[in-house]
Amino acid sequence: MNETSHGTVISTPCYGHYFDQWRAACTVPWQAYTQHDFVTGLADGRLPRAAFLHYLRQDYIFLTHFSRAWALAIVKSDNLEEMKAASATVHALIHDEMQLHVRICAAEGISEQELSTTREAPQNIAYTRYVLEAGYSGDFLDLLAALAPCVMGYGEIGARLAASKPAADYGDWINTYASDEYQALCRDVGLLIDNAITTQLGTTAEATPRWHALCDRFRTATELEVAFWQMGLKG
Ligand SMILES: Cc1ncc(C[n+]2csc(CCO)c2C)c(N)n1
Repeated sequence: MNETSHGTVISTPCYGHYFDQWRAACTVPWQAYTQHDFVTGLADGRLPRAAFLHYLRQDYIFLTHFSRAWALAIVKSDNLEEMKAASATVHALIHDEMQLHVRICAAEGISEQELSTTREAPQNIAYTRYVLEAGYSGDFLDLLAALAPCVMGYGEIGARLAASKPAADYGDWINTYASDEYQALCRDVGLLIDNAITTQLGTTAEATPRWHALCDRFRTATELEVAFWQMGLKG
């Protein structure tokens, strides 16, 4: 549960059982990520436009790497259901989410050519390569644990900000992640995680030797999200 600035209590969306377990195992970094000053600034409109545009330019590059990471999830899939879910996410990333960045930047006079030649910040390199490496050296579960904070964190942030009567400034961004389509994608990824864990680790996954390593991957990716917001704020 969360209390908004208006005193309204809203519940955190439930995306999946094992996602809830991963999040519960890293509540401090999870709060630092989902309630970062950058996020507060998006809600109340006080985030400087220059910081937002700096973040968006970095995020455009980030999303190209994340599209590759989700494509790697197709390669690492164990069955057709997993392949379908991963390929739907690749499609949503390339056709919807990256287009949000292109649209907002175009309105500010930043062309797609300029976006694509943005020099990557070290925090961007650290996060995207960490996730790709989780996929290269690990299996489907390693990759999902590293990918989950980004998908669900933005879902949680979008839902919370939309319910808090945000300032209009960053409405387009907030509505993208609060949208029914995006929330459904989060639930689909939650189900993908639940099914893959149950299939590979059985119904007592938390008691298996793999469990803590997966929690660690989720935590590291969450910490890298915090560093990414911080990089955006400094822009
Ligand atoms: C730093 C950073 N973290 C998370 C997201 C959100 N995001 C990244 S991939 C993906 C899945 C498919 O849409 C989503 C939602 C972002 N844009 N930038």
